[in-house]
Amino acid sequence: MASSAALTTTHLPRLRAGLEEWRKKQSLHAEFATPLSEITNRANGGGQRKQQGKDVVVAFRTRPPLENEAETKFAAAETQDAKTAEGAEEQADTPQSAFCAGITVKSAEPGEFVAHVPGMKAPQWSGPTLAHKTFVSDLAFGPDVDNEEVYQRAVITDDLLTLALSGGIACILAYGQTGAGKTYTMEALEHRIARDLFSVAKTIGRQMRESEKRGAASEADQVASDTNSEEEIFEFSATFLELLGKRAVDLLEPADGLPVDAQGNPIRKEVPIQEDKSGDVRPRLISTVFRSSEELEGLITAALAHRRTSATARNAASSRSHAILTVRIKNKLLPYAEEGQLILADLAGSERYEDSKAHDKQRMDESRENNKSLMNLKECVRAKARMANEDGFVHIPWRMSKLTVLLKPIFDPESRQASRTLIIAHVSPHIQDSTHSVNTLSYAAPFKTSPPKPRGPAPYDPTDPRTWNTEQTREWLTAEFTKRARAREAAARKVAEKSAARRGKTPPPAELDGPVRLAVDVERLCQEGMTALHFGRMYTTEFVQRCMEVANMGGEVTPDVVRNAAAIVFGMMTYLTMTAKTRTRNDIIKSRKRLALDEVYGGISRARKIAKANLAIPASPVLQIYTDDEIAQVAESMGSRWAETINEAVAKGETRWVDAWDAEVAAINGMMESWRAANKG
Ligand SMILES: Nc1ncnc2c1ncn2[C@@H]1O[C@H](COP(=O)(O)OP(=O)(O)OP(=O)(O)O)[C@@H](O)[C@H]1O
Repeated sequence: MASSAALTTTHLPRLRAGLEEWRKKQSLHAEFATPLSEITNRANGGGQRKQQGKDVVVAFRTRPPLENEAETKFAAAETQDAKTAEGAEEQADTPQSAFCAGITVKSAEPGEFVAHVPGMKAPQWSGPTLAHKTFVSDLAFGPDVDNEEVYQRAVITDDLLTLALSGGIACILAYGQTGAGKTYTMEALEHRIARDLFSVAKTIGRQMRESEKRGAASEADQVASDTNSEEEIFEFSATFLELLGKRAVDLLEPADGLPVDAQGNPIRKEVPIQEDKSGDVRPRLISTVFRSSEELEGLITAALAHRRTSATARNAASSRSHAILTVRIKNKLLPYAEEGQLILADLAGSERYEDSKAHDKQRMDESRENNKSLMNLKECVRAKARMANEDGFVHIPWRMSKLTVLLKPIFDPESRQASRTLIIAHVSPHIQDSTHSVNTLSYAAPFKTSPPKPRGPAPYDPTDPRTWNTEQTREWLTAEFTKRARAREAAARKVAEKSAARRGKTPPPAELDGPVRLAVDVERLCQEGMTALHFGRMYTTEFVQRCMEVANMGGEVTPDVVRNAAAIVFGMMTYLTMTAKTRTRNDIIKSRKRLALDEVYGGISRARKIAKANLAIPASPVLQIYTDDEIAQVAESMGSRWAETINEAVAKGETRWVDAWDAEVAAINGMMESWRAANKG
């Protein structure tokens, strides 16, 4: 079968006719059922997919054809004769004359794109054929859908701003072939989010204040809760990073004073990407505080201008780099809660290794690096999407590339923060790009998962909140709020003792087991039928708001006391859930490690078999960049060192609690790379 690159305009009439025939037999639902006006400006979003418990939402998008673009996509060798002979009718209606759709939106929500893939069967040539491949997503945006609609239907409906402003992590990833429209979407979303962020923040701030008022028992308390109401609750800062191959730079670094290259473009410093001692990934980037939408828009414009300048210098390198804007959001009312984050990543264009071969070494290396990171990202997102639906532990190999290390907050299975990822897969509208489109759609389609299945009750475990019923949840909440109240009492007693000592008096005797005033009414907080699982699905601010509404205000219980106690209790519950999950995870890792090692290494002597067995391990994305034969060849040439190197790396990994698979893939990757380097030399 010849590739679609050999298509000429002479084939268009047949392809269009084939497409028309296919379309007639389909029932197409390219329109969204919910009118946009029902979603627009719902400041707090619909949160539909939050209700479904989905961590990953996948959207497809295709753009309209650009002027004269279709013509330039046809092979230059095409002759004028051929054009006039068969394509005469189509030549008349320019500029669309050479256009033939490669994509049909079959359904908008749930999304369904059909890619039309042309083929040419030789040697009995009887004209081009068309195959129709269907891919399913949560949402599908056709060429007529503008950026505003994408924003409303994806970002707002998914509650992404609310999530980030409530202490969670919201992430948007734009993926697709070069020129498919990633930057067009992401720039628009970044600016749109910048414009909405402060108004959504105001709404959430107002809700927090209102719940404080509802919870305030007396007028005096209301006054107390009203103070500071004009003060901004949130503190925002932004960083903007570009990752080109393995090199990360800061797009907010001012160009003045930087050394310049031969073309006069500033050379930015490389920023190291690694975890710190506490496991956080915080590259040393310039973090700029902003106080208004305009300030954030200014930062975005400046960073994107830097990206474009260097892109021109490096010959359209924008398609070869990942650009990541991170907005961090601190809630000043909840000093103990984790910062919310919005991560917006315009990913490098997915390029086939074949296509990059025409370029210089640096470009090929970058392309390889990008493909590695995109493949690794795929494994991570797919694992993340499956996680909500599986009882057991799902391995997320996020340590395998700089890109996924940067995205650690959404992939770390031990993270205590709620997170949701929207991935928008972009495809070109042209039939000539169908092979690429199929690649892009098959990359993203597996991220779509069904909502998690409801599970039956697990046996009660006092250290695992996921197993508690209403009564057990209330007991735990009462004990925790009592601990907070006793701690407040102890602090107050210390103050009283100090002041009595200063005045030479004896402090009043401590009433250690006396009644305490809890910050909240636990029965109202955890109503009949509610369990820790319900609280586990809340964002920090939602829990705090709920506590404010059922607060026992008065005496020393002030709004500040309730907020802080609520944030600490919520953190405690999340911590318990997380450690319970980690316990299960570690048990499963241990048994899987044993299984994997036994299966892969036990009793297998021949290197080729080992190589094959390694290829069968699903979490080995890096291996996919080497062919089966290459691996077998290297494994065989290394003899017993091949298996020993892997086993040593796995053993080291085990003692340092690095996942065995990561260690294993890294070891194989290392051997393959040294072999490639040695062979090149
Ligand atoms: N939905 C759309 N409507 C109209 N024009 C669009 C749309 N999407 C993209 N375009 C146009 O298509 C061209 C390519 O888009 P864009 O630069 O965003 O692609 P890209 O995927 O980011 O490419 P690269 O990987 O090379 O950076 C641009 O001229 C852009 O203005």
